[in-house]
Amino acid sequence: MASSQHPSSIADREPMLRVENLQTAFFTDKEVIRACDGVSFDIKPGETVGVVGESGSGKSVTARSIMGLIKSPGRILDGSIQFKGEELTTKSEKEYRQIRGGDIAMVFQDPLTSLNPVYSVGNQIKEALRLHQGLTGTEATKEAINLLEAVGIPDAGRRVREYPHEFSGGMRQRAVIAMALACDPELLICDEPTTALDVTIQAQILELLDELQEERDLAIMFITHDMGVIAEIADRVNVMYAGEIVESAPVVELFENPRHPYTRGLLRSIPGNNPDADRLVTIEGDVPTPNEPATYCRFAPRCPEAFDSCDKVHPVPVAVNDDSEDHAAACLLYPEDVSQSEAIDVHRNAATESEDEL
Ligand SMILES: Nc1ncnc2c1ncn2[C@@H]1O[C@H](COP(=O)(O)OP(=O)(O)OP(=O)(O)O)[C@@H](O)[C@H]1O
Ligand code: NI
Repeated sequence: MASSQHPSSIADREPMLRVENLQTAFFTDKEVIRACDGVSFDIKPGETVGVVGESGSGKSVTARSIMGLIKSPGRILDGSIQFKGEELTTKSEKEYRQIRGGDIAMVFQDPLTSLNPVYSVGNQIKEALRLHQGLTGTEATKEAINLLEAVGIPDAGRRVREYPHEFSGGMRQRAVIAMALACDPELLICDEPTTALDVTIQAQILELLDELQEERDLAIMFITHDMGVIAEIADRVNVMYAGEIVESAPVVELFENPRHPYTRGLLRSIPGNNPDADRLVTIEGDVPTPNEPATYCRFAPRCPEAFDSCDKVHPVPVAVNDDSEDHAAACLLYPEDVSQSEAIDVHRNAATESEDEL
């Protein structure tokens, strides 16, 4: 799925999903957790957008916000989510049910959360086919077998009658993907679908997604904390930290020229990427809970390059330099082709403008 394998035309397409300034918060007894704090990005048809970041950075909340799955004490406070030009944040639960599993489907880390143990795998796929494509009877059975074959389940004609517990972990996740495909979605959101699987099976599932994307022109949002998986699957990458996208770039550009100190840290922590280290290098410290408005850089306490202003000015995503429209970083070191004080002003002014809007 690396961009080199794709027709260059993806870049010229209109976005299918447009997320703008998404703010999703959880109101707990103790604090307000700003799990998504001003998240903006696009996904184009046929494109795979990887979302990467440590645990607690807001990846799943971003996905659940798009799927209309944020439940109390959580709420979308502000921002817009547009799918093919339609605003999703104002949809009712009933309207959202049509969208979920219709135009947009989601695959979770644990396949058992999507499978019902008391129905055969085939019956669950057939139910999705009935709901979303109006297929019933032998027609539905035939299509269910086709889908199981399409996701690489051998002996599909027999296995269609089996129950989830009769499938291995990898086969279950394939079955869940088949169920997602039964809805013929245009956007597939995958939240760490391979994390629980061993590496060989993981590689097979990634390859499967790649093939399905090519056949069906699927747009994919792929969440992982694994930079290796990102390298394998993404066309574009959003790096998240404490509720914000701190860097966004095409995958090759991100790996060759990471700009945000957090991204650099993540890349150094890939085994084998740091020949000097005799152990896995990780970034010292933890992701802070984003429980207050961002009036500073949330990464500053862990950042090897932090300076005075990082505690006082909130960095917003800016083009890293004049030549690169497609590569943004939310860090006071950018844009890199102006003086440091000018760069800081860019961020300070952007922050004041957004305050004026509120
Ligand atoms: N139901 C909830 N109630 C309270 N806080 C929540 C809830 N769901 C998520 N959060 C908080 O929102 C923040 C973002 O969580 P999220 O699950 O999106 O992280 P993530 O990037 O997906 O992490 P992981 O890699 O562990 O899956 C965290 O601080 C988390 O504690
Ligand atoms: Ni998550």
